[in-house]
Amino acid sequence: MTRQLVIGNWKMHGSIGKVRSVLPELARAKLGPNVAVCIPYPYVMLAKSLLKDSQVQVGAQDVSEYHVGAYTGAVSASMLADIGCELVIVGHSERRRYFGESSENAARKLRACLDAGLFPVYCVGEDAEERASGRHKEIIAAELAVLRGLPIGLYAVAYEPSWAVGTGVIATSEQIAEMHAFIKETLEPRTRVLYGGSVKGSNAEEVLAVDGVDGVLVGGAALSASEFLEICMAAR
Ligand SMILES: O=C[C@H](O)COP(=O)(O)O
Repeated sequence: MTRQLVIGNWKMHGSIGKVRSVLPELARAKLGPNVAVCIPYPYVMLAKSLLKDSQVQVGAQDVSEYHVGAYTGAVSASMLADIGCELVIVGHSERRRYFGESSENAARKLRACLDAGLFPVYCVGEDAEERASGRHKEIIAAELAVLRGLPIGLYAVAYEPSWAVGTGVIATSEQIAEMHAFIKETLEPRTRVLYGGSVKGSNAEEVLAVDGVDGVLVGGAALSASEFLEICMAAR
């Protein structure tokens, strides 16, 4: 049984046509429950129905930190659970960069997910300047600090250096191994840590073979059924 997680993050891409073309291919591939697709909110229910005979899980890319109330435009964790979502990405570097989200916001979102029975994937990662100045571990430690006291096993962490996100420049195996070990030492050795940043069909096997890699968070390559399937097949 495959243990490594493969999670696709469609970001703000797609359409009804795209969902209808990619997801049935995933359903036909008989993938296990270790595979998930996080697609834009409007397509979640369609995705659930297209994947109903498969074990592939459906997730969202963000959630409100509030439970209920007058928060125009926000979507609560219980709403996501209600429509069949199983997991949610929180604290993605794009949410931090473009929407000003802090680790504290992300931690509140993570708790809202746990309250609703959803599996949160909490993203951390340094930028190019932080890596160049040797501060990457300090940055990650600060991002992880907000997770203190949360029950291990109910969430995963994704290590996504932002200089590798959407750039085609993947972190080296040494960098990935070092940072995954650091995250597990900082939290708990049993924490599931995924790598994200320019994972493709052609490099998935190498990334998934790195020590301490419990799965991958895939952006661009998740939009192609054949490429995403290639990554799923590389999971151990
Ligand atoms: O959530 C996914 C990551 O941001 C990675 O994106 P990418 O695979 O397009 O580099």
